[in-house]
Amino acid sequence: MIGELQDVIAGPVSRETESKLKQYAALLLEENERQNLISRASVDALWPRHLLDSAQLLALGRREARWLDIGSGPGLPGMVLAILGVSRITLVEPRRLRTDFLSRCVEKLSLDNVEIVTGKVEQLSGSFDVITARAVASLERLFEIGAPLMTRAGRWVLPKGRSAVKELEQAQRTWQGTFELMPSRTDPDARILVASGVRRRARRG
Ligand SMILES: C[S@@+](CC[C@H](N)C(=O)[O-])C[C@H]1O[C@@H](n2cnc3c(N)ncnc32)[C@H](O)[C@@H]1O
Repeated sequence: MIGELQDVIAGPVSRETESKLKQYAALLLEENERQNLISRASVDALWPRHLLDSAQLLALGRREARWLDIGSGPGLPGMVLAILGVSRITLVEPRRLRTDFLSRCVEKLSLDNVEIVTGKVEQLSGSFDVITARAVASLERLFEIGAPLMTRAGRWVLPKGRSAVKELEQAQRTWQGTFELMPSRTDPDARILVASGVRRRARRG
C-alpha cells in the first residue's frame, strides 16, 4: 500500500502519515454506515478508488501553497491532501453532517493544517493558490464559483472522468487560460485538468 502511495505522490511517505491515512480510512468506513459518503460498490476499492485517486493530486500543486477543496464531502481529496502534508487547506462543504465528520477527523488525527467551513463555496471569502474539487460540478460551473477565490498565479487541479475533453471544450467557450489534461494514475479513462491563468473571455459586442 505504501509503495503505491509513494508512487502516486512521487515522493516518500512516513510511517506516521501512512498510519494517519489508515485511521482516516477506518473512520470513513465507520461513518459510511451512518451517512452515505461513498457508494457501497466502491467500499472494497476504497484505497485505489478514493484514497490514491485523491493522493495523486498532491504532485500537481505546491505543498506550501494555500489549498482549497470545494465540496469535500467526506474529505476527498481535501482530507487526504491534509494528511499528506500540504501546508494549509480549507475544506468547504455545505452539508453539516459531513463537516461534523470532517471536524472529528481533524481532531482524532491531530491535524493543524486544516480549516473546515460549513457552507457553499459561493459564500466563502479569501484567496487560494490551488483549488481542487472532485465530483462536484462541471468545469464551467467550477470556474464560475471558484474563480473569485483564486490568486492570479493560482492553479486548478480538477480530477475529471471520461467527460473531461467535452467539459473542457464547453468551458473554453466562456473561460480562457492554460489548460492541460493529465492522465489519472488510478483510472485509465479519467483525466486531471491542471489549469492556470483562468479568466473569463471578454464578451463580444
Ligand atoms: C458527489 S459529492 C463529492 C464529494 C467528494 N468531493 C468526493 O469526491 O467524494 C459532491 C459534494 O459537493 C458538495 N457541494 C455541492 N455544491 C457545492 C457548493 N456550491 N459549494 C461547496 N460544496 C458543494 C455537496 O454537498 C457534496 O458533498
